[in-house]
Amino acid sequence: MEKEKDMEQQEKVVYGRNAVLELLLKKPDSIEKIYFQFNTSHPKLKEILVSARRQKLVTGKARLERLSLMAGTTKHQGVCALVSAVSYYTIEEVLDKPRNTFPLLLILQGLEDPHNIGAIIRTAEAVAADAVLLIEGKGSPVNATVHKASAGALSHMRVCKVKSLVRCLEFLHERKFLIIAADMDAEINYTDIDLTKALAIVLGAEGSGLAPEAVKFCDHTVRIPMAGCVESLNVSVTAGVLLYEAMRQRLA
Ligand SMILES: C[S@@+](CC[C@H](N)C(=O)[O-])C[C@H]1O[C@@H](n2cnc3c(N)ncnc32)[C@H](O)[C@@H]1O
Repeated sequence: MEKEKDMEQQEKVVYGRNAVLELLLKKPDSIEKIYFQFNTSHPKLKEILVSARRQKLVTGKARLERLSLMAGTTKHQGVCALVSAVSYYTIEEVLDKPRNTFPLLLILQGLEDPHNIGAIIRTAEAVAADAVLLIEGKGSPVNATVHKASAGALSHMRVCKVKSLVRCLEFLHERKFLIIAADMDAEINYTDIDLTKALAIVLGAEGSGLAPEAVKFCDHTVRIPMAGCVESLNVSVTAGVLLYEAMRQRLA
C-alpha cells in the first residue's frame, strides 16, 4: 500500500474538462491514461472521450475519485488525466546532438512490462547509449514504475516515442544505421556482427516477440546462444548482453 502510494505521488494528475482537452490536443504523447465519470453527458466530456479513444488512450473510471483527491480537489468535472513526467525527444533531436560518434539506439517494440523498460533504460544509460525508442500506442508507457525501475537513469537517458516502427527503421536506414533485431531463432551469433558503427537494436515484446516488420526491415537478426532448457532470455537481459557487446567492441 505504501509502495503504491509512493508510486502514485510520482505521477502527475491533470483534471478538469478544458485542461484535459487542451492536453489531448497539444501534448497527447504526455498522457498515459484518462479517467472518466461515465455518468455525465456534458458535450465536452464526449469530445474528450472520442478523442481519447481515437488516440488509443486507455480509459477507466475506477481511480477517478482517488486521482482527484491527489490533485487536491474534488472539482474534476468528470475527467482526470494521468500524465507522465517524461519529455519525449524526436529521433532528429537525438541525432542532431549525439552522445557517441557512432550513435547507439535501442528500439523497444511494444514491451508490456514497465519493470523491463526501466531496467533497459538503466542499462542503456550505463553504456551511454544515445536514446531508447518506444513505439506509440504499443506496450507500456513510461510511467512511475518505469521511473522506479530505471533507478534514476530516466533523468539522463533520452526517450523517443515514434509513430511507426517501419518509418523509424526506414529513416535510420537512410541515416546509414546498421539495424539488428534480437531473435533467439536467428542464425547469426551476436558476437559475429560489427557493432561499432551507428547501430539500432530492436527488441521484441515479452509475450509476442518481434513483429514481422521488425525482422523484414532490419539488416540482420542476431541470437544470443542458450545452452539450457528455456526458450528465451528476459528482454532486459537480452538488452544488457547486446549493449555490453557493443560497448566491448567499441572500446577494443
Ligand atoms: C521474452 S522474449 C519473447 C519470447 C516470445 N514468446 C517469442 O516467442 O518471441 C522477448 C525478446 O527478447 C529477445 N530475446 C530473448 N531471448 C533472446 C535470445 N536468446 N537471443 C536474441 N534475442 C532474444 C527477443 O528480441 C525477444 O523478442
